[in-house]
Order: sequence, then structure tokens, then C-alpha cells
Amino acid sequence: MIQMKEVYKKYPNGVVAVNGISVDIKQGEFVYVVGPSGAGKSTFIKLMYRDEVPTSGEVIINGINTSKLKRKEIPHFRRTLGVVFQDFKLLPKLTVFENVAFAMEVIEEHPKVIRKRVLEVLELVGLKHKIRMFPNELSGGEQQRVSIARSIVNMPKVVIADEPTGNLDPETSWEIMKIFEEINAMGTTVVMATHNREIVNRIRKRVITIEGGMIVRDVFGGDYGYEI
Ligand SMILES: Nc1ncnc2c1ncn2[C@@H]1O[C@H](COP(=O)(O)OP(=O)(O)OP(=O)(O)O)[C@@H](O)[C@H]1O
Repeated sequence: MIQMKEVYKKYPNGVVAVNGISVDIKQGEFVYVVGPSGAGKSTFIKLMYRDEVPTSGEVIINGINTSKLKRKEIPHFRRTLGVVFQDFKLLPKLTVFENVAFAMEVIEEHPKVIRKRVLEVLELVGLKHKIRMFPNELSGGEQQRVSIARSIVNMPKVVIADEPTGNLDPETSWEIMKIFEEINAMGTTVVMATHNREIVNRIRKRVITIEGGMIVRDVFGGDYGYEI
């Protein structure tokens, strides 16, 4: 599903953000990625959705070696994954419905199929009653729900989230986590970078700890496991 083999990532400024990572994440797993600021978590995640390519080593996602993708193949590859960001990245001029539908329109789904599926995912995230609103009319938690709905609308096998609760208060963060748990319970792999110690300690899953661009700990049911 997600495989990294001896991956190094050196940015053009000389920073080695990932320094020899090998990892295997199987279909249906739920994995937290934790570690101090600057440890390389975002880079590790960006390598998964081919926002970055490794300087050496291999990143293989659903059988595809990301370094071998041609430029024109990248958009199609990205659509096989769901990606959720800390800052939501919604399109401000589109309604809730349109933001989610957009991800299906680009793959030229039939409008009827789009409508049915968009309403289904918006119901799953508890936002069916706000489909006509615009992002700036929603709370942070609601905006994150829209972005999660968008990430799963094309039924990806993997959802990758970089600090999805980073901008949210604790209560809203728990609600967002519940949605990720539901998505995972449907069989979708979830990989989530987070600084949220309470969540990692209470909703126990596999925990990969990165420090200095290396995996220093990888345990099932692990706790947050390091001090800031
Ligand atoms: N585009 C880039 N160009 C150059 N250096 C970068 C780039 N992105 C990240 N880095 C550097 O790579 C290292 C790892 O950064 P990364 O963002 O992956 O860490 P992180 O663990 O996600 O940190 P945080 O928890 O603060 O988000 C840092 O030293 C950072 O300055």
C-alpha cells in the first residue's frame, strides 16, 4: 500500500529532511506520525502524495513508484489519494457542495452520480444542512469537515492528513478525529501527522516517531512518546 525503501530527501538548500526511512503501511491501517518541529514529518507526508520526490530511495504508493510518474500522470495519481491539510485549502468562491463536487467533476463523473455521492459524504461529516454555504460562513471545524468530505469523495484507498486538527479547539478536534476513525473503519488507510499528544494517547493506533529525518520509534498502540 505505502512503502518507502531507504528514502532520503535533501532540499536544494542542503537540508536533509528525510535521512534513510524505510517503512511499510498496509491497507486499512491507521498511523500517526509524530515528532518534534522540523523533524521531517511534513516532508515524509509530502513524499506520499508526490508533492516531493525522494533524492534517493523509492516511494511506492498503491504499487506506483512516485519517482517514475510522468508530469502528466501526477494529477491522476493524486486523485487516488485523499489529502487533508491544517489550513483546509477550500475554494472560497465555491459553496460547500461545489467544493466537494469539484473533486468529482475533474474526473468527469456523471452529474447525477456526483450529486448522490457528494450528499452522501457531506452527510457522513454532518454537514448536509449547510451545502449552500460558503467556506467563510463556516467555523474552522466545519471547514475541516468539508475538506475531509472532499478528500474521500472519490473513494481513495488512502487518506493522508498533515496536522488536520492544528487549527481547531480540543472539542472540535475530537469530533474531527471521530470522522477519521469512521473513514478508517470503512477500510481506508489513514496516515496523520499530528502534534496533538492527547489524541495520540487516547485514540490508540500505530505511532511512527520521526526525529532528525529518521524513524526512531514505530509501535502499535503507542503513546505520543516524546517531550517537546
Ligand atoms: N521546501 C523546503 N526547502 C528547504 N527546506 C525545507 C523545505 N521544507 C522543509 N524544509 C526543512 O526540512 C526540515 C524538515 O521540515 P518538515 O516541514 O518536514 O518538518 P516537520 O516535522 O513537519 O515540522 P513541523 O512539525 O514544524 O511542521 C526542516 O529543517 C525544514 O526547515
